[in-house]
Amino acid sequence: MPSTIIAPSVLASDFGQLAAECKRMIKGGAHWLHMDVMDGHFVPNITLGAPVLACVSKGVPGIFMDCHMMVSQPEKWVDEIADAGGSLYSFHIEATSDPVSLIHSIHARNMKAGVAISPDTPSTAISDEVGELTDMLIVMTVYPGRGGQKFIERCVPKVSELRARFPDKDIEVDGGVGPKTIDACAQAGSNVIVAGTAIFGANEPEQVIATLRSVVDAAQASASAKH
Ligand SMILES: O=C(CO)[C@@H](O)[C@H](O)COP(=O)(O)O
Repeated sequence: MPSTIIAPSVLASDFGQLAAECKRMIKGGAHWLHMDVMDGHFVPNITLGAPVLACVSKGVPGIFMDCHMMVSQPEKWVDEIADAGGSLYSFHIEATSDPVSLIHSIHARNMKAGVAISPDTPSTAISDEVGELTDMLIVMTVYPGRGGQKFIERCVPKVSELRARFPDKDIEVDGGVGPKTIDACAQAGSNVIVAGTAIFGANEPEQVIATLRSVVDAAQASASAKH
């Protein structure tokens, strides 16, 4: 007879470690957590989904989860992510034919809405109407799909273009951002900084967070002094 095998379902566990990591980042000065949701279709990887987000939200009450939906059908997951405690739901402009309705449905679930563009998508793919309706614009500075890639410098002008069109919106940069690349992002006008490898791979994540924050604060102060 085959031997007994007990297989605890990790998906049903409380993901204590992940919640502990998130807590550490918040304690270390991070403002919110960027959760990369990948579906193995819009991008080649599969990462986490609503059940994991629900565990984080339960483990870190009050956490602001910035959910970056790298998925082919962003319309499909709005309710699940909202129920899991998502605070901001960002979709890719390349993945939807009706961004305006999608933004309304995200707002109807009391989440903020973000719209992302991949490296080969021009900033003009975000229309004035979409940009005004959303709460955040995301310029991907790597091809979506995995962490640890090299920052793509040629994406930076898109940050400046969007900042000129939408002076009051949050503009996030995502991919390959760290102490060596933050200056270009901050000067171009991004104020929301996603950093994976640079923070999680550091011996002292708190110091990296502080460095990124001070560079962006200084660029923001200098931009407001000019206006
Ligand atoms: O969404 C993505 C990549 O698809 C990013 O959020 C990266 O995962 C950020 O990681 P680093 O590039 O900072 O390592």
